[in-house]
Amino acid sequence: MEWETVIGLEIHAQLATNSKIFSGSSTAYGAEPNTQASLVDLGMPGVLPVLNKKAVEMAIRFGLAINATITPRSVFARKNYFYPDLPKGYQISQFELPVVAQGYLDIELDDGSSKRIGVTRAHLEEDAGKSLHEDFHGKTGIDLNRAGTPLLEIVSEPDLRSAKEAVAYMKKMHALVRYLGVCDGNMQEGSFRCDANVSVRKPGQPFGTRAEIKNLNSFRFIERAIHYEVERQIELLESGGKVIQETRLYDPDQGETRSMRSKEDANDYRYFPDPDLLPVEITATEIEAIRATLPELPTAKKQRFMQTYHLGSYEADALTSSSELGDYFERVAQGTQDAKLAANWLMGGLAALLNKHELEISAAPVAAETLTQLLNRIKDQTLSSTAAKDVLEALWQGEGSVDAIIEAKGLKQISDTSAIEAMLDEIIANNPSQVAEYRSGKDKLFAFFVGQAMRASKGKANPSTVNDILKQKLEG
Ligand SMILES: Nc1ncnc2c1ncn2[C@@H]1O[C@H](COP(=O)(O)OP(=O)(O)OP(=O)(O)O)[C@@H](O)[C@H]1O
Ligand SMILES: [Mg+2]
Ligand SMILES: [Mg+2]
Repeated sequence: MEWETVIGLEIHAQLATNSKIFSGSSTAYGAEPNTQASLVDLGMPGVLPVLNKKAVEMAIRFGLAINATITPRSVFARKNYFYPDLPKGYQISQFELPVVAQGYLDIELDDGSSKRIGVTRAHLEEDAGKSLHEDFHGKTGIDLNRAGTPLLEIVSEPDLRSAKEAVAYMKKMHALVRYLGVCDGNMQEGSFRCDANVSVRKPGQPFGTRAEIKNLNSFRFIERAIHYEVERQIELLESGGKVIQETRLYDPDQGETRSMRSKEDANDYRYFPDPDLLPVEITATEIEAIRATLPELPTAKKQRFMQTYHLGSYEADALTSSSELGDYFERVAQGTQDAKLAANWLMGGLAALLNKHELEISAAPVAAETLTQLLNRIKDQTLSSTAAKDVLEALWQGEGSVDAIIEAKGLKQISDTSAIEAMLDEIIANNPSQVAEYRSGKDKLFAFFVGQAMRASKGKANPSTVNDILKQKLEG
């Protein structure tokens, strides 16, 4: 019997607050080491944490978006462990009573069906500092700028059954937190990362022992790390070994996971309620006030796109992957009155340029209004699709307006029937044998004449006009 993969993800989303979760220090990324660490972040004795209300609101906002229960009275707990980047000797987190409890997220599978992934909990906690091993005078340094940065840890049920599903879930969460504005989603800077818990079992058997792969901060790494880990566990089990519960690190250069330390159980952390912080009381009125500010969420937007613009599920999914992309699409679809054309260009030519330059839609040098003008030049037959691609490239390079570029490059399509007619008469006169062959039944030669016309016009003849007139002339 085949092995089945079981995965649960713990996602750490850095909340987009300006200041830390228990102190007033800035959370801005990239400052000089230890310039953004207050006495509270340093864990000095005698100072007290003060909870950042914004962080709680963001957690609730997230909870509502995954249809979760918001805990009316949640509690901060101390999670005790020693590590050089954790000056207090404990991390303030939530344990028994997290602010967000039991929700779910639906993901799309390749076969077009959807699957519901349970979210066990999402709790607030503070991030630790960073150990700097490189470029530090041959020593290890500690940077506590990150200490106290607010995190939302989103813990999934072990409902994921493949690396692919794990990535689909991670991507959907990534889109969601950005829609909600609760996390900037910057994975390179570690604002959105996950620990993947992986085990294997024979179908029908109880869950196997999990290994936890720490701090995966790219979708590609998640997929590769899980693949590697699944293979490792299967090999181990098939050769009579046992998987041990441990924390592993993924090494992207070697493409493998390596044991870091054996994994503590919850009771090793000696969790207890933090006596310095009051329980967080959340009223129904507060919850409803936050609910009222929720934007249209990706799933609802996707449904609307499918209905309003008659898009397929795949297109609608791609175009709602960020709210900026969705807005851009809607502006072009409305400006051109042609959603299909807009979708094709956003997912085709424009997506290719964005990929090539590794840019998000919000940083695209071609605005929605400009792409609209370009597509309208296809619709009014000024441009062929091929010529329009050249214009898009030129727009991207900042070479001027749509019409200026068409003019400068001489890309204007010839739709004038008398000009096309004259050109076709000449082609027919110059190719008598092909004409005879065509008329005696060699239909394929039609393409030859179209080709001649396109060549003669340097690609500028309107293909559909050419087709129409050519048909009349050859057959009439
Ligand atoms: N047998 C299993 N195989 C795969 N995943 C599992 C298995 N059992 C539990 N999980 C997943 O492991 C994760 C456990 O996360 P949780 O935060 O509850 O505990 P933890 O990893 O022990 O704590 P910590 O936050 O200290 O890392 C969940 O996502 C859960 O779905
Ligand atoms: Mg864990
Ligand atoms: Mg956890």
